[in-house]
Amino acid sequence: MDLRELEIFLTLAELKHFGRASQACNLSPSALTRTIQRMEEKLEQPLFLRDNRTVTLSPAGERLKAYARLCLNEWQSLRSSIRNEQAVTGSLSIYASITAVYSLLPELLESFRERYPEVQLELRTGAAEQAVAQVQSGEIDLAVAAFPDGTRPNIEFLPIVTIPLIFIAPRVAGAAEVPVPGDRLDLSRAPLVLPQTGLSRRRLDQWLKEHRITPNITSEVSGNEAIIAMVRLGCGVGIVPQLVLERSPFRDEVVVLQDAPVLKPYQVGLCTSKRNLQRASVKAFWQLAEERSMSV
Ligand SMILES: CC(=O)[C@](C)(O)C(=O)O
Repeated sequence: MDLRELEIFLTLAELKHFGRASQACNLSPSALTRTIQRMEEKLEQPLFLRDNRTVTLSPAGERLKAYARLCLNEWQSLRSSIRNEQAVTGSLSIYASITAVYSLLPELLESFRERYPEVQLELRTGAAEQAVAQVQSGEIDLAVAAFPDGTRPNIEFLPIVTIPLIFIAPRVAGAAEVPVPGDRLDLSRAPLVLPQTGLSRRRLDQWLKEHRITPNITSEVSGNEAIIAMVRLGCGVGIVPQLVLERSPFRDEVVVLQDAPVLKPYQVGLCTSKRNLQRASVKAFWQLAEERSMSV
């Protein structure tokens, strides 16, 4: 049965009047009758019970009516969503760490590209701790970021994954005081490789303050991937989100210190501004991410 037949049938089922239905469908009364007869032949059942004055639906007709409604609604929503997708154009700039580009974004970017081929994607990589600031300054449309503690007015977050923060040391002995695997981490002595700013830095600073510890910071870097590169060299102990270690080419050259302070994990997801969310390309990406997170 084609959609046009279903449409004609539904019109008659609703108007219950051959004359009015044929008018509504822009058909001659005989063409309407023929269409219904064709459908009845296919189902081998009468769809309508007719007497001289009235038309009523047969039991088979009632069932076909429900089916026709469902089909036509589905068709309409498919058609409008395909039309809307084609209408999304313009550009979309996304900021993410190298790790996020390798691990969190690939499938999302793939489906976005497939569904919205007209949108020009700009992908910029950089230090994860700069992500929220990039969005806040209007530099970038959307970013993969760790959710900051406290509220940020005008900023929207969509969580994707929770990632523990872990302390790492070089696998082979490094500078003096650098703990070796199995050591307890003493943050008042160990040389530290830390990000200059950002959430893990703030959380560690807070922890140190609460414990009245003055840390021995030997180097400050930008980007969690760089911390691993420095720790591997033997420069000190670093703190990184676990995912960054898992994806690092140096993961076998550093060790996770088990006997170490426990910091609140990262919640990582998408970040944009309320204003950006009104743009079609940003909204489309956001909705796609929402759909995916619901189906996980
Ligand atoms: C915040 C974020 O994107 C990561 C994956 O945790 C990171 O790169 O640090």
